[in-house]
Amino acid sequence: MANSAENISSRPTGAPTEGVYPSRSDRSTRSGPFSGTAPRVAIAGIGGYAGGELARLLLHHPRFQNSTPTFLGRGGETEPTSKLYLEDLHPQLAVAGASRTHQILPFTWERLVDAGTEVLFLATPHEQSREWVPEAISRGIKVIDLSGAWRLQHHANREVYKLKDANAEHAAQLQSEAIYGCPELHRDEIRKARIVSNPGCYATSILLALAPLVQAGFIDLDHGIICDAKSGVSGAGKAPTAKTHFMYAADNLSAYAVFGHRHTGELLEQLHITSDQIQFTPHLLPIPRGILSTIYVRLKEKTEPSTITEVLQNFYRHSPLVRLRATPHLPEIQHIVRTNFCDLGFALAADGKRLILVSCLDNLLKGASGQAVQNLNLMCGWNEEEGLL
Ligand SMILES: NC(=O)C1=CN([C@@H]2O[C@H](COP(=O)(O)OP(=O)(O)OC[C@H]3O[C@@H](n4cnc5c(N)ncnc54)[C@H](OP(=O)(O)O)[C@@H]3O)[C@@H](O)[C@H]2O)C=CC1
Ligand SMILES: CC(=O)N[C@@H](CCC(=O)OP(=O)(O)O)C(=O)O
Repeated sequence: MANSAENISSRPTGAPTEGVYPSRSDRSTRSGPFSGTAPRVAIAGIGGYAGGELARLLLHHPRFQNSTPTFLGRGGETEPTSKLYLEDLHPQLAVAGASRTHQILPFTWERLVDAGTEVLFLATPHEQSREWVPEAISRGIKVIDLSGAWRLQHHANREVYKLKDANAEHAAQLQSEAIYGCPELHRDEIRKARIVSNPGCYATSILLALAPLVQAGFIDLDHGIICDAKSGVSGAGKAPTAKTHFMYAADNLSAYAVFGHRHTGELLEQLHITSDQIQFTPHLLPIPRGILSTIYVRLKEKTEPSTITEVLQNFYRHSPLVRLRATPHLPEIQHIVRTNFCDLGFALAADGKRLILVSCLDNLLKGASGQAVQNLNLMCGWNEEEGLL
């Protein structure tokens, strides 16, 4: 059984040391959305779980029917001796009767520039994303980064990633303009952004449940919020570890990174709360994909269930990818797997104060690639749900 601060994947973990971060409404960038036609896009990290889902979503996206993305593997100046195709890495994307057409190319900046790339998806490890974002921006390429490298504005929260910047001053400036890519929270800023930093999968599920009620001032923060979250194994990425080995994960349920998961920093910064006001414990579920977060809060005032429903409905009235389950129904993983939705539900105790929120999403879709395409849609001035329903 995993316990305190143990990690499941090979990615870094760790608790944030600082809490409150000021409102970021004054930090949007100057550039505007793309006009009309689809931009030229590229995906780096195409061989991974998130990269594969990005490819699938964009190949089926109505705006990209005449504009295939550039699919990029690891860097390399020399051409590989044999050609590698998307279908070789992701056989589920093969088309019946069609030849292998989508070649995977080694990542080079020259290749990206020659292809006229306007938006680059990075489905790469944190360290690689941290290094590549400044280079992309300097070449006029906007970025949607799926890693954790650019999500955290507070240096103390970001330390867990142990990121190194070649030019710290430039990185700090880019960091300050990076927009946290949760459309339901930052829709207008995302539309204008050059750097969109896609949220963590657990963080997405928890933030979407809590943000409406925290922002409305309903939650007794001094009483503390408890987030008990469970994820399928694909959250750890494709590289196997001892904890994601079938013989460890199957028929098992284990807590990990207790008091030490790096997504806590995203919760603190996005909810504008302090580390003593929230406890988040992730668990590894013996299923391939999906997250269920059960969130325990105490309300400041005795409240009717209809009021909670009203707050959530009002907050998400323009959010086509958030579905509210009508009480007494609660979200379940089987209803969101392989969809781009986040499902939310709640139960309120008879005392009108003890509230339990349940949030479910697919970690690879609304928790990663689906949310990334939702962000692209916003940057292009399209409906955010295009290609995602
Ligand atoms: N899995 C999930 O649920 C979520 C993942 N994320 C984030 O999305 C990103 C991708 O995650 P995921 O797809 O799960 O990860 P995977 O481990 O499945 O895939 C990572 C991809 O990055 C490539 N890669 C590794 N190192 C380098 C490098 N130095 N340069 C270029 N490419 C490299 C790998 O190449 P190769 O194929 O050659 O090994 C692989 O294709 C990560 O940053 C992760 O933190 C975010 C939210 C949820
Ligand atoms: C089950 C599992 O291991 N999940 C991952 C989180 C996946 C995610 O959101 O990824 P990033 O924040 O790394 O982008 C973890 O806990 O490290």
